[in-house]
Amino acid sequence: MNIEDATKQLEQMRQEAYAYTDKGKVASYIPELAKEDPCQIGVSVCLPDGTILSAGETDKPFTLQSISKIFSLIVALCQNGQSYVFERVGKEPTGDPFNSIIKLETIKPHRPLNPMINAGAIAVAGMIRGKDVEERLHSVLELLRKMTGNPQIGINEAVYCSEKKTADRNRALAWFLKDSGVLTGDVEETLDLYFRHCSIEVTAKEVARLGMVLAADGMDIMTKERVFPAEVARICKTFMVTCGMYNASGEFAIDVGIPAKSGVAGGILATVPNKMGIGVFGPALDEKGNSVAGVKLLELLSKEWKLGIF
Ligand SMILES: NC(=O)CC[C@H](N)C(=O)O
Repeated sequence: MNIEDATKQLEQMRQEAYAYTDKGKVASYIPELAKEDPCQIGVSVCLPDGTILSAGETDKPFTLQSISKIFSLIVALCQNGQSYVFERVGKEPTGDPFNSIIKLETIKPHRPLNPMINAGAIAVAGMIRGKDVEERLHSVLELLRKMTGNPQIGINEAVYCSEKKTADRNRALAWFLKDSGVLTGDVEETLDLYFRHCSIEVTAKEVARLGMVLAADGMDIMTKERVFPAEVARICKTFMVTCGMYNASGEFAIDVGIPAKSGVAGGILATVPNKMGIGVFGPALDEKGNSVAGVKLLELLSKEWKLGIF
């Protein structure tokens, strides 16, 4: 691929997607996120040799939110193994909004259906080991620092505090999980870890690099060292296809066809196996909580560059 031409194409697609930024709204249930300017859209592509192509707002920090669920899952799988993790959280999409409680209560055993919904990610946070929240968070931060090559990756305190103050629904999910025996430790501590990993701050460029490490099955693209087992990467990419875009995952699989995970701050991490990682930032969300211009941009990119995996 010629880098200059590819960057021009990215810019054209970004402009086309920009028209969609006024079709969505920024998340407001976490008050701090409501301050974001909805008219932003940026995209970065990271290639196997580490080259990054970008268009638009790709140096603007934003919080990972639900994208962090992939990385907490990686840590939990590496620390506990598959059978421990999947005894406590399932592998099925829900078809419900990410913060829904309904299936957790109505389906027995009361185990979250997958690790990409809030209930499942809170259960996964409960599996991350360490002597205190700091040490448990450190495992997630270390993984992200290694994958991005940025030792400064940290959390956005304002977003973290804002979510912690207002997270009644997540608290309800967590206490339900405690009641049903899925969470066993200190519930408030596990919630605290969950809020903190959701508040980890990154840029679209860094998200593209995270996507490239997943595309390379867990190999660090620059050092060629293995960061996590290929089997763990395979599990994450499969969850991204079936559950990564919440209850729009089926539609996204047909229209875009790339494993992806979105977050309510407007980020999307996409990973094209063996080819590239893609990071998108566009804070205006559709009614399901996905970046409206971001999804459009990925659709254009997938068609233009023939990136769909199916
Ligand atoms: N979909 C999301 O990005 C949700 C993450 C957010 N921290 C929450 O728990 O509500």
